[in-house]
Amino acid sequence: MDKGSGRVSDLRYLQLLARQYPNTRAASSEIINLQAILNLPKGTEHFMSDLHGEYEAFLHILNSASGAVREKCDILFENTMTREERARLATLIYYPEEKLREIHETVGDIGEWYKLTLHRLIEICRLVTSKYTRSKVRKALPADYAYIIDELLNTNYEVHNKKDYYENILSTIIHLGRAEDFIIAVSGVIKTLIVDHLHIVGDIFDRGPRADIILDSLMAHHSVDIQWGNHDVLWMGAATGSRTCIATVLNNSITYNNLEVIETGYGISLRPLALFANEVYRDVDVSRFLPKGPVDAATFDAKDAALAARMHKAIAVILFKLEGQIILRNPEFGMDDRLLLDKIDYANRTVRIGGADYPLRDTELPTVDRANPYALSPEEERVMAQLKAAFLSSEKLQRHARFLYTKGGLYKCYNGNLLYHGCIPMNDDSSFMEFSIGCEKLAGRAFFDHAEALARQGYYAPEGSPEKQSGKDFLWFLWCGRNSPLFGRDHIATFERALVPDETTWVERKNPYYSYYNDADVCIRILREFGLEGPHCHIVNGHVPVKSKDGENPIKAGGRLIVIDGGFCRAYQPTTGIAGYTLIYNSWGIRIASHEPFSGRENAIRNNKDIVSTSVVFERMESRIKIAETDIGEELRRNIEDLKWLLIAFKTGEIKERNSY
Ligand SMILES: O=P(O)(O)OC[C@H]1O[C@](O)(COP(=O)(O)O)[C@@H](O)[C@@H]1O
Ligand SMILES: [Mn+2]
Repeated sequence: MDKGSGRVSDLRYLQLLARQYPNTRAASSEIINLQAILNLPKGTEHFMSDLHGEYEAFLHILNSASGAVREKCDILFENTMTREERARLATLIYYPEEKLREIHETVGDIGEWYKLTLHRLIEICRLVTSKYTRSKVRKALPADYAYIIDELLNTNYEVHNKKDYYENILSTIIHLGRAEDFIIAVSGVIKTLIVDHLHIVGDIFDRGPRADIILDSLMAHHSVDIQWGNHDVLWMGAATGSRTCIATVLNNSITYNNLEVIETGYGISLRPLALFANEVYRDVDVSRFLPKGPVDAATFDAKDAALAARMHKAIAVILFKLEGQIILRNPEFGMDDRLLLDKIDYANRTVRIGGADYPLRDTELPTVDRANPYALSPEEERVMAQLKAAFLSSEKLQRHARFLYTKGGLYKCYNGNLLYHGCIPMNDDSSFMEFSIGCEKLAGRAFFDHAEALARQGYYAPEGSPEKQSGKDFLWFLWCGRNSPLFGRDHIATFERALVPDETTWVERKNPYYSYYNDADVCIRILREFGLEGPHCHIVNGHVPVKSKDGENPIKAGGRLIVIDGGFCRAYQPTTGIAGYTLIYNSWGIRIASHEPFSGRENAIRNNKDIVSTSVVFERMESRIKIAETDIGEELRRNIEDLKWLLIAFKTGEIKERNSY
């Protein structure tokens, strides 16, 4: 076995491999096993983005596998069950605990219902698992029922002797009073295996009610990766203790009158901010800072509104100051023109932006020291220190941040597709834009890799080190910095939208990328930059809601790029006209499902009201894609190669076989 210069280390590697496969028999049977896997159909991938805290819709889509569960019910039972019965069965799989509670009130002969339902669920489970190896299915089974489910899935019911055996297992389950438990377990297996892998292309946080619930469910997911969105890095920045990111998170949440995620979700008390705001902003004009989110008049009275507006103004002013400090600390961000607090003319009530003076609607900024406008007042310092301590000590937030770092990154290449949330920053002529932030000029993929390393530094560098500080500042840059790959705009107009009535100043110019992404040649160039070439490579992009209401197509550049921000975010649904997309890539091809708004979990459970989805196939494969053609297939082939070398080493005696007789 001469593998060139790395021979010694190769031998060491093979020795390690031999611990797992100690003899020819073990190594050969693994080769056969891997070879068989290569010939199975590729697993189904789902892609979603811009979830924005809409946990109810997200959980429903996750439970229903974006319509796939219902499809399987239809395939199997179209001719034997009514539409209504199939809807009820699908809902049972989505929400088994809740649905079972209801079943007792509506079903007469519960024994018969259990039997029928168990039969049907096993059939669905068999269909869903048919494209996996038995070993993979076994690993996904809940320990308590693994043996029984495995038996039922692999028993041929048609054979007479087996029929009795099969029926017997089911009636024993029922007689032992385990039917409901079993229904829950099998529903879980169906939901787990129906989608092999989930990609979340950014923006889990902000606007909607409970991003933390979405993250809890993603942490429980069997196979997921995340491409960070600008809103995600913002929260990751807050979890590092960056005061600017914390102030932005609070500013965003108060804007949407959504403090539940902070207080209930993450257990972070806003009392320090409320006390400060009530004291300093009690007699100040806060009319520009009323929350704009859905306000329930029954629970939100004038007093609440006043407090929210005071807190909002208090945190917004702190934010403007802290942003100024970051911009001053990091000249390489190239954002000096965004230093606006020192451009206010209090006498004339104007602010100078880009060489022009604009009237301000509010100049009552009691904490701003005109000689030193970016300094926090001592009280503001104290509030921010308390908030920072709370963000740092929120166990759940820290757990979620670590999860985002572990499963996430700025981009991902997966089975020929390139996934990222925002954009590849470009110049007007479509060349990749260069950045010199903590580096010599870098563009394209090299800048992405550098940027990801900086983002990791913000969380993991030792407290108090310069690396920590620049990493934290960079997380803020990723959130809203000029042409950042996650933000993709010239600047964020939070200041203008709050204080300048002239709406022309509210416009945030998009990076030229957003015109070029309609151009197939540009997309091919981007894909090549990330090492992807071939007719079936695509870019999957989030971030900018697709206005399908106005006829905009999520599929761009002749199918090279797909934007999957369909508007899970309720605030954006009037613009998008739908309520989110799922991109579905299975062994037959790629299609995009658009979801109608979700009418709520209660309605889904009680009335079997599913999310209505319509899907459009936009790429059909010439033949069914096998695992051999995927990234995992490539890895398996490498494993097979290694095992073949191991067989040779056994044969030549370079490695001694163990337990081989
Ligand atoms: O629509 P809202 O919630 O007021 O937020 C507007 C802000 O959100 C942003 O669009 C960023 O959020 P997205 O990543 O969802 O686009 C900013 O560019 C803009 O200033
Ligand atoms: Mn975004």
